[in-house]
Amino acid sequence: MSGDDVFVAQGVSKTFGHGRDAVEAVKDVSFSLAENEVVTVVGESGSGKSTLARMVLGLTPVTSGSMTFRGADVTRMRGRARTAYWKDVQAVFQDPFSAFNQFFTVRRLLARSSRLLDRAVGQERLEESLGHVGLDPADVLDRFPHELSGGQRQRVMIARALMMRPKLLVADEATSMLDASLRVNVLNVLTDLRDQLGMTVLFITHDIGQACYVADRVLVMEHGVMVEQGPAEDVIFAPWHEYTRRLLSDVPRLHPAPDERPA
Ligand SMILES: Nc1ncnc2c1ncn2[C@@H]1O[C@H](COP(=O)(O)OP(=O)(O)OP(=O)(O)O)[C@@H](O)[C@H]1O
Repeated sequence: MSGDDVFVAQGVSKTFGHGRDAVEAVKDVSFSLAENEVVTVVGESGSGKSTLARMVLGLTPVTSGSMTFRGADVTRMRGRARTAYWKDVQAVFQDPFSAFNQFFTVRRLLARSSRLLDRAVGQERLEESLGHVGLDPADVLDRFPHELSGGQRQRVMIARALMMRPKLLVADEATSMLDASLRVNVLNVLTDLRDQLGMTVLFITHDIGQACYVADRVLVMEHGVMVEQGPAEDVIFAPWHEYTRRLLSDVPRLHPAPDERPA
């Protein structure tokens, strides 16, 4: 953990339910997120990724452990402290369609997010945020959700999150409803935010291929336990945990090995 750390989690656990019905979704997890980096949490369904993301966002209370954001304790926030936190820490979720009100244009959707801002600042931010995700305001502002492609919808949701100029963006399976080419597009937006705005991005995915594509560092979760974490190159090229190796072996190879090529 260094001085550049934006977010630090120490020994964080989450248990749902009690007694025999208890589910330990996240077990004693520690990690840090530095300024200006994309960190990916990867693991299979049920490994605890979303629970972890929701704890970082202050949406699910931790059972034990502690979390700090820019040095301040954020383990058990309420009320105003949590509202202030949500200006700095924004989220993008899996299904951009369900997050939209079908009867609102993009302009109205984004304007609702700018209510907290001064009117002139709001308008400026709105255009700036769309620019950051590669959308032309004139193209999308007066459209309804069903008039946008899945990739555009997801980029609008990222733009909405950017309206607050967050320090940390949590993207939970934000690309999993998109087909491959749009997915790459959105992944590139995430790395651009890191490069252009110095933002920290916590990207949650079940797909280690995407994790490798986008991440500076990878955190691997299995059954609620963080079994491996490290720089993306190390995790990809020298994984030491059996589970990580298994996830990697499931990634379709782009080039078959010579002995696998058809004769
Ligand atoms: N609100 C809840 N109440 C009870 N159990 C829960 C709750 N939320 C999650 N769980 C359980 O916690 C475990 C981890 O779930 P979580 O959704 O965090 O995993 P995940 O890795 O994000 O999976 P997926 O990719 O399928 O969403 C699972 O066994 C899940 O059933």
